[in-house]
Amino acid sequence: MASMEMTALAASPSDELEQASTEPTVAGTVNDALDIDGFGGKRKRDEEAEEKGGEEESARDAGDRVPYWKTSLCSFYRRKSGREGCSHGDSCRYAHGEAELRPRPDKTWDPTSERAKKILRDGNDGNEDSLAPEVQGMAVDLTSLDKCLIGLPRKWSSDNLKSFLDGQGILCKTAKKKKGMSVGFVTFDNTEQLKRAIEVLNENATSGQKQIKVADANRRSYQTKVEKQIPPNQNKGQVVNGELCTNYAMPSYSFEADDSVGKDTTIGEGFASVTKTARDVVTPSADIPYSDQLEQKMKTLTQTLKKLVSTGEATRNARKACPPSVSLPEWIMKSREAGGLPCKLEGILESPLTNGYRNKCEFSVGYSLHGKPTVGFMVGSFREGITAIEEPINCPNVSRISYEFALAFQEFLQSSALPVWNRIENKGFWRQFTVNSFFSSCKPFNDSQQLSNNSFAVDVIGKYFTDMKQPLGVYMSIKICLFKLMQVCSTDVDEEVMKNDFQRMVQTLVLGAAACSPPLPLTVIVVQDYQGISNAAPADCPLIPLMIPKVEPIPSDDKHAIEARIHDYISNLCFSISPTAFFQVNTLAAERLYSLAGDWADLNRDTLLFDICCGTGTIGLTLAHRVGMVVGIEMNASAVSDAQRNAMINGITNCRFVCSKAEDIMGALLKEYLDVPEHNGSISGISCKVKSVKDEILSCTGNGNIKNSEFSTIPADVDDITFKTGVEGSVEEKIKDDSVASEGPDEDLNDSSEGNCSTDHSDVTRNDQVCKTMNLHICTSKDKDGADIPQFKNVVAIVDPPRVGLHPVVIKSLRTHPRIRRLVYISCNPESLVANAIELCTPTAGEPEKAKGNRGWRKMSSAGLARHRTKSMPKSEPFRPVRVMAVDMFPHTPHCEMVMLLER
Ligand SMILES: C[S@@+](CC[C@H](N)C(=O)[O-])C[C@H]1O[C@@H](n2cnc3c(N)ncnc32)[C@H](O)[C@@H]1O
Repeated sequence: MASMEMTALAASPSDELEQASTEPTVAGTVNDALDIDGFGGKRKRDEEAEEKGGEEESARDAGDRVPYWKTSLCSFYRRKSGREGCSHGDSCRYAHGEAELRPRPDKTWDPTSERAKKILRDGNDGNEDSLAPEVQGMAVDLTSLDKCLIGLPRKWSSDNLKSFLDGQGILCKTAKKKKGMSVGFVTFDNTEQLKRAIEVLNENATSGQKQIKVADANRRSYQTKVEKQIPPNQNKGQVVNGELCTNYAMPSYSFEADDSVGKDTTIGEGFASVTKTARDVVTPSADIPYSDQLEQKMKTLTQTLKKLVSTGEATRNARKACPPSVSLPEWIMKSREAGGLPCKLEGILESPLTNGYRNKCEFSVGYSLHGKPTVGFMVGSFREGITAIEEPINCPNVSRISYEFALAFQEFLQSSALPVWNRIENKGFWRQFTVNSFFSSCKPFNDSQQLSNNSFAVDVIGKYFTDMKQPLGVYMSIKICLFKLMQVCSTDVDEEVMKNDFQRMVQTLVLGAAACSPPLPLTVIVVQDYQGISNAAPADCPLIPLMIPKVEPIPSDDKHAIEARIHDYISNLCFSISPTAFFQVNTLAAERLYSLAGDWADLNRDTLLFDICCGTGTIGLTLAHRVGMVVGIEMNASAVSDAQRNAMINGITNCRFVCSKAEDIMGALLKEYLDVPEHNGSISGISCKVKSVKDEILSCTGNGNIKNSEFSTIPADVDDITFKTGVEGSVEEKIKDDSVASEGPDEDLNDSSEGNCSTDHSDVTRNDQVCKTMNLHICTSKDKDGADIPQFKNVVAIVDPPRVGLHPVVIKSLRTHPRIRRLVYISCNPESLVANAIELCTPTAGEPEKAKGNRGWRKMSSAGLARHRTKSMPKSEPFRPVRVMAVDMFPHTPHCEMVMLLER
């Protein structure tokens, strides 16, 4: 079969400086030959710069030049004659030390080169990385075709490449281009055809100087290797020893944790040595003691933070961004004393649970190294040509519950009539299996809910969460909710077959759950039908809940089963989450994270808190009792509905959640709440009155609809309310004490349709219970239509953006609004935090520079881009980094969350 590799070729926006200093990719890979590993653009720019540089060059000189990469900002070169230079000429500030120089790799594909000949002869270039035997696929840089081929369309696609080659008498099997990549992949029946294709392409180039870039595209997959190494199972399709035989002979496997588990014992030594286990890939730090892991994370974070200010040549981003006419801010000046850090790094908060901490385990479904349909993790990346899935054996981040269910599902797959997903062919049915398992971390509300009365919870926690660091009593778990999301691709699948398989699958899981000791509750099974190629399905991908038959004695919660929702508890609040909404995967560590953010935000009842990228409202809602009002902004509509619902469930009435991209709404919200004309130091046009939340809720209830998918309750100065905080009590506790008695908070949730206030009286009554104690002093001003706008003295933003960080428009809005004095930045990606901090904290000069065209921005690092954007930031008071702390949400992995406090 023809082979091809969809190597991820798009250059990542990694640091431009790092690109210059990064070693080239292993010789012989597609990237090398195509010059598409991120060096190409930089080299081109450097070459242009050199050409324009201070030194006059003769043609002979240019030919004489031996280019070198250098780990600095300039491109240094050395001529054969020994003359050296760089694009900066005499004014160059960078040291051109010998040690920093290394030859620039030769990236041009030359079919007559020794390497090319070897590839064409042997199928690979002897490089360990190119394992596949065939060379029947080629990768073509389509942009090079644009430039080179005569009399052919300007814009090349893989399709017209195919017709071009077909027209030349070369039969291509397939021609594909992956979205977002400028490389097309073509496969052929044999090497002869491939060789011919390369010749034809080169023959048709406009001149010898321009080269069409072509490379071998080998599929270095386990599947290829397996096909070679493991003999087909003679018994395929037959049942032997009670097991259905599939394509390959099955190795015996054990799910018990012992030393040999995860190491392949059925295959040859050499092969095993290149095999990673799921544990190696998913939890690479698992073999390191936890205290050392924390230390390692601190070291990495320190290095990243230093990039903000360090005097190191390649990393002093904020210094570089600072306009020459403005003196450096104190925090930069003092950074030298702080060891190059922008502010104090206060340490790292441990995860309360280090093993089995993930409340959500997303398992891939596919073929194992041995060709067995497997539920687990991919032990490499597509880029490396590895698509094998291995079982999550000994992965300490996976909870025992998720593990048991993954096994049960895997067992079902062995007899399923439908195939598992094949990542190379992009075909198959079963794709992904997600297990959500939650237990609450609430303190008992009252005696009737004491953990001791909840033997099921005690059993489950005792068995499945054995490394709990806190006493069991802290974890009241009335409900352990188990939720499964099955991702399938129903393309070309017979509906009857599919239905049958679903039925059998549900049965298997239910029985598996019941057979566990103690039996596990299976509350929801939902199928997501996703027909796209990429791994991540869009949030609006259809979901089909499956009926779960009752098998006694499974403690199951009917309401959850019908609702197809997940429930978890953070800081004594119940969160109801829809399957596609974001929820932190480590609930107990999230609690610490939110509490830290709240403490640093310095909240009081006169605070307006913007919860930016609020997801299901977790941060805003857990802090709502400490502020006057929360305004949450979130782009995922399901998450916003969840946030609204969560406010209702928990009787929280001072939150408003807006469904929008933050960049589209931030400016308008700041205007709405903060742009009140000031007069003699006091805010004019403001009146204070006492209003009861009940009035507001009743008016909302009467009205029925909430405008613009917002849950809007009145802002409040709640000074006169005595809330018990933290574990001692909450609004919910108040409700409990007053009315609901022993029921869990979500028991009271009525089927209020999303986007609407509930018209159910029990909700009103619940809220009423809170309202009785909440007579609110509201300071308001009037908007242009005469409507009341609440006013607060203290305005704080907590931002928790996705990995890419905040949108520049949001940064600009926050930075240029003088009333936002404090900003708590939560980040799961320290690199983007540093980039955003450059824009938020660098002083600006008088007139902002007009934004120039971002030529070459694709090649820029996030920090480089941030420096670039800072120049056009309107004049505004910069923030300063005050303190930073890490929170370990992901033990056994290199990742962690980071919280930075910015003030001005
Ligand atoms: C890291 S999560 C944090 C969610 C929440 N703060 C929590 O702790 O559960 C980031 C959230 O930002 C949302 N998001 C991503 N881009 C956004 C944008 N441009 N505007 C608003 N929300 C966005 C995502 O949907 C996601 O819910």
